Amino acid sequence: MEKIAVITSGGDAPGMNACIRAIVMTADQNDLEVIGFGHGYRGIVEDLNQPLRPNDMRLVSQRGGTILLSSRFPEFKQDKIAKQAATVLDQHGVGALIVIGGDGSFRGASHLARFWQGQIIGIPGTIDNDLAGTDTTIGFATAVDTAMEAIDRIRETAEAMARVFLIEVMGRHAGFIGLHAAIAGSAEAMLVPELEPQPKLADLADNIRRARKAYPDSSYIIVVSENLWPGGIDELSRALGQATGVTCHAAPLGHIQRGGRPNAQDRILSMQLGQSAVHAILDGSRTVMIGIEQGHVVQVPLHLTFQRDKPLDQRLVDLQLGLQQINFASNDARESA
Ligand SMILES: Nc1ncnc2c1ncn2[C@@H]1O[C@H](COP(=O)(O)OP(=O)(O)OP(=O)(O)O)[C@@H](O)[C@H]1O
Ligand SMILES: O=P(O)(O)OC[C@H]1O[C@](O)(CO)[C@@H](O)[C@@H]1O
Repeated sequence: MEKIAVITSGGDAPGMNACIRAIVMTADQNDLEVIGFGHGYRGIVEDLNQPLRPNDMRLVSQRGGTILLSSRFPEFKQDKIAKQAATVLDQHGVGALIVIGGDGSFRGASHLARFWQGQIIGIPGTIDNDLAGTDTTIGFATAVDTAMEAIDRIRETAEAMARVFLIEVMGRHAGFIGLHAAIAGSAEAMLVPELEPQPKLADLADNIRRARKAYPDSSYIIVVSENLWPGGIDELSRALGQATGVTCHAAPLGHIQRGGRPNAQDRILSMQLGQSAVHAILDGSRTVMIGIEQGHVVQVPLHLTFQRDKPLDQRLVDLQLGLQQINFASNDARESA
């Protein structure tokens, strides 16, 4: 086996470029040639290939996005399209494919494995951190940093104007960004999909009302995961405003969470996973994800990464739920003293 191919697929994530660098450098040290296909699976099918050489990698690690470009390409679910990809990979003499992406990308990799005999190695690259078998994914830490910084900024204006804000964060259907951003941003409340039971509108409204009464000159921030509230945070802000009589401002953070320079943690993780992926290929591994658990690089059968649930860390959930408790009673007592 002399040639490996790489794609980045699904939503881009800060750190993907650092990962590509590590793959290319490690492959070069082991006399393997690397080609990249642009735009994820679409690039394989349409044969949008380019050579990836060590000298091209000098300035990429610090950049967000992905130098290979990415896409959402639902057509890849069709057998005939996946077979086409297998043909292109064979035509290039590719022996192993590295897929950097999220759960959808790994479903795609498993699908491709039905039609292609080469080794397939997944590297978890998604800001959502919603892949089982790895403690974290490329891009997650940077996205949390970005969300935290945005919350800090909103906090300053919210505090200056004594306003209530609902800040919507990404995560598709997982609450990892929401939980971590809520803790880091000292949010007064958090709504993430994994909470059981989900807070009721009446309870949220009651908390806002009491907080406004106890601390009328203070800000109040609720971090809300996307896709959680029917109608989104605009609708939730409207409903809370109606229930409390307090204007609630909606601030969806959107795609700023996906862009930007990867932080140090993501760069280091990306390079560790990229290097380990090439080593795994040399060791003969196939159809596995290279993940990280408690600081150790692990290999996990690819299908388990998207078939298993990945729960939030309950200790962190408890931390946020504990810290967001406002002790109105002690404030009342102070005031009446
Ligand atoms: N069931 C499937 N069968 C074949 N290919 C799939 C399947 N699901 C997803 N893919 C392919 O993988 C691509 C990426 O998947 P998706 O758009 O869900 O992003 P992702 O990898 O989950 O990343 P992110 O978490 O950043 O959104 C899809 O656009 C499609 O090409
Ligand atoms: O950029 P798109 O295609 O709208 O996708 C947005 C989705 O991608 C992610 O940013 C990464 O999966 C999710 O958090 C979000 O739901």
